[in-house]
Amino acid sequence: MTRFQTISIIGAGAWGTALAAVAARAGRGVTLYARDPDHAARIAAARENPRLPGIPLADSISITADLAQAARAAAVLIVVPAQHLRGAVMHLAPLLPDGTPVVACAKGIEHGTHKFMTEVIAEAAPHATAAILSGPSFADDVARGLPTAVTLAAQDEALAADLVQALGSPTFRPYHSTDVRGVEIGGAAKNVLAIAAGIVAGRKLGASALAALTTRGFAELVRLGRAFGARGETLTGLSGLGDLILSCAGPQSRNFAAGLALGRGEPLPAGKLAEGQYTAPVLVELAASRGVEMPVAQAVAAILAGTVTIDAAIEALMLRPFKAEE
Ligand SMILES: NC(=O)C1=CN([C@@H]2O[C@H](COP(=O)(O)OP(=O)(O)OC[C@H]3O[C@@H](n4cnc5c(N)ncnc54)[C@H](O)[C@@H]3O)[C@@H](O)[C@H]2O)C=CC1
Ligand SMILES: O=C(CO)COP(=O)(O)O
Repeated sequence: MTRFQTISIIGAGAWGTALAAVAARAGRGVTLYARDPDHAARIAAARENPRLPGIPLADSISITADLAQAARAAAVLIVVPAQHLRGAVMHLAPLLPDGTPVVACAKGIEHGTHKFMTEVIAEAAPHATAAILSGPSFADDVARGLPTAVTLAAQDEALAADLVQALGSPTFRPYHSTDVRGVEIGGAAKNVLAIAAGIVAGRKLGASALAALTTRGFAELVRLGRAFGARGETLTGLSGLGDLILSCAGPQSRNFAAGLALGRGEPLPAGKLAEGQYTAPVLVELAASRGVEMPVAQAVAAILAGTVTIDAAIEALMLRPFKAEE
């Protein structure tokens, strides 16, 4: 029996709504918070979020635009884009009872500060307890109840295990971990690498190039993880390799779809959040600050910034000096 019988979700986008369905399936009392009262009213009336069309919301999920009501849960999941995390947590912090677990579900690194998601939570809500949930999980798959497995990490293993009990069900299988940084690095980096994979597909470079790019991208993710003390089993686990495989597999990933458009010379898909776009420059800065080589991520950042053409970036990657595989 979990301590966390009630769960609130802050952020009523695609992933927040899918996680509300997860918590409801696990038998929890669920509150889904939408910042915009009109959006909240529309979801409540239709029992469906336009971000996840065709998926009815369970009756047990209450929708609110009242943050104080959302703060009255035993545990809170924060599901807003990475660059909005600090603002969302700052509003929530004064309303939260001390020690409330606040689980980051975004994948990214904060611009300017280079902080990971749980570090932002720890700064913006010092009386809360930060955790992270990440892994291969498309909102649409999860909301439909298709089988999914993710990693849920907190510094306190008992807390991570209890949060797993609160959210797990026969269709959603979280594994607990204490390697918070390893989980955060995997989720942030894979989005940038998925853009690169999409570019390779958009340029029609072939299946061999896609496999090479994904593998060498993973080598970068591992190098960065090691520099931050991440565990090998986290980097090769669900939140690292697992999520990279999912996001590099095709256009169901918004990051892959963004890369696909870039590779084809088309405009980026409108209204679809591709976090890798925002993570790329900060990931590259962070890697440079630790002396970690991430040539694929660097190429993505340069392409997005418009400082290099796609063809020049591909040529530069292929013309790097030959080296040992590591
Ligand atoms: N969609 C997916 O399949 C998955 C997404 N994620 C991650 O979850 C995060 C959110 O992604 P999505 O839900 O897909 O994006 P989305 O664009 O569908 O929704 C984001 C929501 O956050 C809300 N929001 C923004 N700032 C807010 C604030 N200060 N307070 C309250 N709400 C705020 C927006 O109004 C919007 O409803 C991203 O970091 C993404 O990488 C992770 C796993 C799966
Ligand atoms: O993080 C995700 C799957 O685990 C969602 O990927 P996209 O944001 O690329 O769609």
